[in-house]
Amino acid sequence: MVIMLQPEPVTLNNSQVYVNPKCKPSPVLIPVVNLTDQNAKTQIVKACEELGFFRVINHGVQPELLTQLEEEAVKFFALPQSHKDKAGPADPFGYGSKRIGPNDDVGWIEYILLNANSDTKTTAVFRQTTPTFRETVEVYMEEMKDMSSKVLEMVAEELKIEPKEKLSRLVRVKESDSCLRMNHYPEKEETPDKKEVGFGEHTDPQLVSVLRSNDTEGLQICLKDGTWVDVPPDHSSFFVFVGDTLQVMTNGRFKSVKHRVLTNTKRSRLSMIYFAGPPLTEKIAPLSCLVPKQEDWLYKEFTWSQYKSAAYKTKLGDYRLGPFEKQLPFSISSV
Ligand SMILES: C=C1C[C@]23C[C@@]1(O)CC[C@H]2[C@@]12CC[C@H](O)[C@@](C)(C(=O)O1)[C@H]2[C@@H]3C(=O)O
Ligand SMILES: O=C(O)CCC(=O)C(=O)O
Ligand SMILES: [Fe+2]
Repeated sequence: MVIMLQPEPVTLNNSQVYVNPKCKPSPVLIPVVNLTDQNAKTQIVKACEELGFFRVINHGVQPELLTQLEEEAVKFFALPQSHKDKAGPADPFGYGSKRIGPNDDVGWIEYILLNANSDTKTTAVFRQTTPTFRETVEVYMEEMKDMSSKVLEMVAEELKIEPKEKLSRLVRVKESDSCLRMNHYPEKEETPDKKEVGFGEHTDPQLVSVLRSNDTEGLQICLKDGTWVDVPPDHSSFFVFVGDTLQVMTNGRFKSVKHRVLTNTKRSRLSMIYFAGPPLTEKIAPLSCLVPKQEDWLYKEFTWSQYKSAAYKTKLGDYRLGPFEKQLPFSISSV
């Protein structure tokens, strides 16, 4: 099953511009994976290779949980600014507004970033919210852990990676460095027909990210040829992004997908995105079962902790894998 995406021109920073002159006139097909389908593994791998992105249906997450989390998020973001600010600043965890990350990236956004590890449950956000907020977030994070590990297990089975838990274990163990982000892109009365940059273009650093949004558009992904396409919102589906770490482990066979959010300022957008990351001490490198000869590795080995530290020194749109790429021998690169 596929859905059609129609690229469209957008308005940025109050002036009408074509963000990408290579906007394709032809429709683009986004893969849809039915998690209960017996071909799901094959479809996931194909989507990760071709786009680094796919939509998931029949995922088994109860709609009531999604509604409840959305309601809790709406309640939080509707609080007075002075109250929300007590849950911030995001460093990186906590409540943040307009600033994304530590390096002067900005967007038309406010958000909560939460570490999935239990030791940070005392975070300022939970001091400013109700016990129901916290309980709902915890249940949701468990569901997201299950979904990301299921996707990774399917990838491992299809690529014949042994043992089949090799990837999924990374996001299941208690040391996994995963996080949940709740993004709110508010409506903007003074520019009702314009689009703003909500979240600038970037790739996600982790293994995979699992996103769910309300029914407001705004998310775009970048195709391999540089064309940006809209992802039609669907509040009952999840969307999975390949992250930089999975790109490295598959030696570039899967590509982390560049994406961004251009907000429709008439209607607010709300998204929840779970970033499934490995333990900080985990060594990341191309998997030897996929690429046995080290001379064929496109990336050097590094720990997730090293990658994260380097990532936090970059701006959102930077290519973060550059310093971790291996230099090809002169004889090969000059061919
Ligand atoms: C500008 C930045 C924000 C970010 C850390 C970084 O320095 C570069 C990567 C950014 C990103 C993108 C995906 C996720 O939203 C995020 C939480 C992550 O892991 O990497 C953000 C970081 C952030 O907002 O703290
Ligand atoms: O809000 C969205 O739809 C995407 C957000 C995103 O890419 C992120 O939080 O890393
Ligand atoms: Fe992202």
